[in-house]
Amino acid sequence: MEPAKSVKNALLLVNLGTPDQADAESVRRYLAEFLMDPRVVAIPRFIWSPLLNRVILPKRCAPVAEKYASIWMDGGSPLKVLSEALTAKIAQRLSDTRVALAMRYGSNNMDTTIARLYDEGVRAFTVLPLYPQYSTTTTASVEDRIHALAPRFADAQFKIIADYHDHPAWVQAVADQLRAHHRAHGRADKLMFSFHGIPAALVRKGDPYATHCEAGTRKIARAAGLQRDDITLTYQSRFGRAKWLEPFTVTTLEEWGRAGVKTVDVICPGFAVDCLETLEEIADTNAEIFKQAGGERLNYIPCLNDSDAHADALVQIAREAQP
Ligand SMILES: C=CC1=C(C)c2cc3[nH]c(cc4nc(cc5[nH]c(cc1n2)c(C)c5CCC(=O)O)C(CCC(=O)O)=C4C)c(C)c3C=C
Ligand SMILES: [Fe+2]
Ligand SMILES: [Fe+2]
Repeated sequence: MEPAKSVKNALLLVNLGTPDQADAESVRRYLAEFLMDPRVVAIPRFIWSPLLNRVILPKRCAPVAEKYASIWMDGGSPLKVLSEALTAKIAQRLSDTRVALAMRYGSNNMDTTIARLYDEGVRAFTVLPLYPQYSTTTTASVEDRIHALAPRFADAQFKIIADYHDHPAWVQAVADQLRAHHRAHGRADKLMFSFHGIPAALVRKGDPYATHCEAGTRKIARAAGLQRDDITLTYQSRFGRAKWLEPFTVTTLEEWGRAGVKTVDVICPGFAVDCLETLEEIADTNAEIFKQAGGERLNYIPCLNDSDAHADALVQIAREAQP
């Protein structure tokens, strides 16, 4: 897999980033960088910095580290292990392109990865943030970093793929994943599409994220042979006290459990690969909350991860965008 010196094109996959280890200090380092990004938390720095460093992080890091520990894989955090596996699958399919993975926050960051690729001779970068739906909180932060770095590599070109929430290849891959689950396990009483939430105020200011979640859900439903009404779209992983997009995943599950719903299928099409927010929050904590409320079983349908269908879809998306 060593690149030939002559390879000038790179496909750079970018994911969020994740702690290096499942301990409080590693989680603190990661969250301190992530949550200081003004795209993620827009509170003025002179208020947010002391609040984050003196109040939030000291309280949050140990319990969050325990959550990471409960899902940790042999090679590290699932987000890292699965993103790397996906990158390797894509690399196998693109022999004429240098394929690499970088993280927006934490280790293996965009700065070092882009500098390394540039030193290897790459002059045309296709940047694919692993966020199917565009958001100012995620995709725009990757764009910010590219715009900040680009002047350092003045003879290189950067092309950023803004989103792929309605790309037919990705839509079909998610629909097939859903149908395969239904074929193997039958259909539950309810089907939930759970997306990571964002503050509602951002959507009012024009963030297209909620529109992308809704439009993608419609397309996936159609491709899977379902009606849109067969699916309940919810938002998970609320952070902080501001109003976030609703309905909330966890509240909906509690209501369903209390109302006598016995089984639920949950899929999370906003996450390219499984991570803390799917494996711990949905498949573990929220499944338990659903049962406590009266439900019998929550079936978590995994992300596309390093499946052939996912790699094929992202290769097609990248090829169409390449200069
Ligand atoms: C998939 C898209 C994501 C959006 C949109 C998003 C917005 C967003 N997130 C936070 C705060 C946190 N997110 C955390 C974890 C996390 N978030 C995403 C993705 C999106 N976030 C992923 C893939 C992960 C998992 C990372 C992993 O290592 O597995 C966390 C960390 C965990 C915790 O402390 O609870 C925080 C914090 C905000 C504030 C936000 C939008 C404003
Ligand atoms: Fe998040
Ligand atoms: Fe969370």
